[in-house]
Amino acid sequence: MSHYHPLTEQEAIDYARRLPDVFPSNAELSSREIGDGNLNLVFHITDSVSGRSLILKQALPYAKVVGESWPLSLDRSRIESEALVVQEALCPGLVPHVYTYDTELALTVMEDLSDHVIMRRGLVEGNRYPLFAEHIGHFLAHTLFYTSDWGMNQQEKKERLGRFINPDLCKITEDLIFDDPYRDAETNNIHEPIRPDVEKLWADQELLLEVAFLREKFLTHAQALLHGDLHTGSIFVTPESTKVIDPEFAYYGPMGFDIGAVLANLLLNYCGQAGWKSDQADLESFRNYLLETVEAVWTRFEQEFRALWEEKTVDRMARTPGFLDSFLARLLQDTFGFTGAKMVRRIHGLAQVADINRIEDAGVRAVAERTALHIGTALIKHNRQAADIKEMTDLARRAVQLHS
Ligand SMILES: Nc1ncnc2c1ncn2[C@@H]1O[C@H](COP(=O)(O)OP(=O)(O)O)[C@@H](O)[C@H]1O
Ligand SMILES: CSC[C@H]1O[C@H](OP(=O)(O)O)[C@H](O)[C@@H]1O
Repeated sequence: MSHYHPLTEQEAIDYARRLPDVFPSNAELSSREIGDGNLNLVFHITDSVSGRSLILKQALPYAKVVGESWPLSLDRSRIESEALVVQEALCPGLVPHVYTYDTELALTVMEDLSDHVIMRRGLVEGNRYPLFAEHIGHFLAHTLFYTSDWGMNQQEKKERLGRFINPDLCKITEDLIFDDPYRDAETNNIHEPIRPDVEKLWADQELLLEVAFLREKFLTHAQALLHGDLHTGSIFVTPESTKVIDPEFAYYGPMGFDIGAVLANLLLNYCGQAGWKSDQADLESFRNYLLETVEAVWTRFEQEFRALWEEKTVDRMARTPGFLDSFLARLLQDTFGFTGAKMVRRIHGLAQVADINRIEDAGVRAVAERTALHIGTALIKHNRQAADIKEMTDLARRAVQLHS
């Protein structure tokens, strides 16, 4: 019989106290549930005597943001903990360390990263993270290369793919990113001033066709083990450090989906900055910083991925001259498309982003939303022609000028 039940704060303390070799016997533990995401409980456990702390993250059997009417498999919690272990092996220091995983309670015990801030919040506050592009480019290159058919034993890859079959969470993405925003779905949450813009998008056949192609890639291209939800709310930062959390959407999918998630969330913040910065020069400078970061993430990723491929690929035929260049050219195109799709879903779909929807002035918010829809839809339509990351940043710059 399963012992699963959602823990109370007191039960979280009792659980933490029983963990071997973590807290001293005289520990004075306190617990606070700090989960601000859409799906899970997160308990922050601290000991006032030793100063030690840790995180207990527990899955709920339903989507917290909606309620019990949206059941979700607890197995996603195992997938998250196993993905963190794979990612830590490939990118030491870039993810929280997992101490242990409890299958019965769907609970991961992990390193406390409270000395970092969630990147979305840091960017909304106007902070800069000079090492972020280098760190996340490295994370993307290493996790995507070494879990793919080019970077690992191809039979083991098939076995590993089986460990990361994640139907419930893939379905969330398939619906919330690649379907609902393109029709009058119940899950949508439309800010009334932009309703005409959204309705125009529903009727745009050229756009719908490209979204259908992107959806096909998400459904069928098992290229690498993705994080699966790599937005700026899943990244902890300081100026010196980057830590990727929350890979519960991990599955084998198209590489461009993870890269696009990072770029989309930088661009969403870019669209929202007029709502956060009042000084024009400061606004300009921060926007430039964000676009430079977009370019730097791709450039760093490409450099490292290329080097890994040239030195380490396990696939003899993939060393054929021209193959890597063609692969990266197609990957950049996928990245454009997924960046666009990840932007559009955050404007009028379920689960929006604070960078934009917390802007108090409805007019300023609507401008930010229109700008994001403009960039997102243009990236989707352009994806199969894209040839240079600068096309993405040029397009973003022009959209802001047009809507200001
Ligand atoms: N390892 C950690 N250290 C410190 N805080 C964490 C850690 N993991 C999660 N949190 C906090 O809990 C919040 C929700 O965590 P997250 O993994 O994003 O949950 P969800 O899967 O529900 O989105 C984060 O925004 C962060 O504030
Ligand atoms: C019904 S889940 C909606 C949304 O929430 C997830 O984000 P997070 O767990 O980081 O809060 C994911 O982006 C899903 O698309």
